[in-house]
Amino acid sequence: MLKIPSHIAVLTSGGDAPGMNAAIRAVVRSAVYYGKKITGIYNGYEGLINGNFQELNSRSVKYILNQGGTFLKSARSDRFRTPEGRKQAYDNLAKTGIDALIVIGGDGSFTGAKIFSEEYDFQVIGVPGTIDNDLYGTDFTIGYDTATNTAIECIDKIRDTASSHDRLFLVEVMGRDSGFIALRSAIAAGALDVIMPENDTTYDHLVETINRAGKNKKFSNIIVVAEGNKLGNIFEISNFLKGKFPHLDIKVTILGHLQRGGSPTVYDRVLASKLGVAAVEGLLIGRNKVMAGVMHQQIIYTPFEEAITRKAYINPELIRINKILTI
Ligand SMILES: Nc1ncnc2c1ncn2[C@@H]1O[C@H](COP(=O)(O)OP(=O)(O)OP(=O)(O)O)[C@@H](O)[C@H]1O
Ligand SMILES: O=P(O)(O)OC[C@H]1O[C@](O)(CO)[C@@H](O)[C@@H]1O
Ligand SMILES: [Mg+2]
Repeated sequence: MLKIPSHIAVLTSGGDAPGMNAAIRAVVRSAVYYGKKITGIYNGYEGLINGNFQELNSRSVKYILNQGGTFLKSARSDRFRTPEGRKQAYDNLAKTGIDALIVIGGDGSFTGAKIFSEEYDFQVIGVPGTIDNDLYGTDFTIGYDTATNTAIECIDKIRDTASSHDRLFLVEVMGRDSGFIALRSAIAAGALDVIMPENDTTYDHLVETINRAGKNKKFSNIIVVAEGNKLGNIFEISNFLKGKFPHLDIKVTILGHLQRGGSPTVYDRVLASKLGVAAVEGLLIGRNKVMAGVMHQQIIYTPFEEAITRKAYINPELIRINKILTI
C-alpha cells in the first residue's frame, strides 16, 4: 500500500553548488503547496546525525533564489559512512516524525542516501546538485551551468593577458573524476586543447598540437586541464612542456573553488526549481531511492544505483568539434 509522507525533510550534502538554494526553495514551497510539513536539516548528513533540524515555511526561503552556496550549509560527513552514524540519523528523523527525505547533492550523497534508505526502509529522493555533472539520469546537474560560466569568464580574462604576451596558459578546472566542466569551458573559451579523464591525451599528442599551433601562427594559447585527468598533475605537465618548448612562456592557473561560488545562472535557477518540485511530487506518488532529473526536457526518476554507477555521457561530438575549431 502506498504510504504518502506527511512530514518531509531536506538537506544539502557534498560540495555546495550554485542553485542549491533555488532547489531548497522549490522543495519547501512545493511541500507547503501540497499541505506537508517541511523541515530543513543543517550541515548535510552531519546535521542529520546531530539533530540540527529547523521547521521551515514558505517565507523561510524568501530572497534565496539568486544566492550562491546553500543556506542550509553542506558537509562531508565521515560519521554517516558508519552504521552507528546512520542509526543516530534515523533515530532523529523518527523522533521528529519525519517520514521522507530529499537529499540535494552528488554521487557520494546518493550513495549514502541509498544505503540509508535500504537499511531503514526510509523514503528518499535525490536532487542532483553538484558542479561536476557526473550523474547519469540528468542532462545537467544543478550548478554545472553556473560553474562553467564562471570558468569561461576567468579563461576569457586569462586570454587577454595570454595574447598580450604571446604566452601558453594551462588552466586547471574542477570536476573530480569527470571532464564535463573542462570540455564545455574549453569549447566556450576557444581553448587549443583539453586534457580530461575521458580522453587519453598523451605527451606526444600535446607536442603535436603545440607544434601545429605554432605553424598556424597561434602565438597565445590556452589548454584546459581537468583536475582528474590521467596524464598528470598540471605542474608536471607544465614542466614537461617547458622542457620541450624552452622558447615558450608557459604559465599555470588553477581556478579552484571560484567555480563553486556565485549567483546561479537562469538555467540553474530554472533547473533547480523544476527538480525541487519534481522531488516533492515524486515522494507524493511513492517514488523512492531515485534521483529526479531532466533528460531531453522531460522530468525522469532514475534509481540511485543507476544514477551513481552508470557513466554520465561525455558527447564525443563535442571533442570532435573542439578539434576542428582550434585549428
Ligand atoms: N558509501 C557511503 N556510505 C555512506 N555515506 C556516504 C557514502 N559515500 C558518500 N557518503 C556521504 O555523502 C557525503 C557527500 O559525498 P561526496 O563528498 O562524495 O560529495 P557528493 O555528494 O558526490 O558531491 P560533490 O561531488 O559535488 O562534492 C559524504 O561526505 C558522506 O557523508
Ligand atoms: O571543496 P572540497 O572539499 O575541497 O572538494 C573539491 C571537490 O569538490 C568539487 O568541487 C565538487 O565535487 C569537485 O569538483 C572538487 O574535486
Ligand atoms: Mg561527487
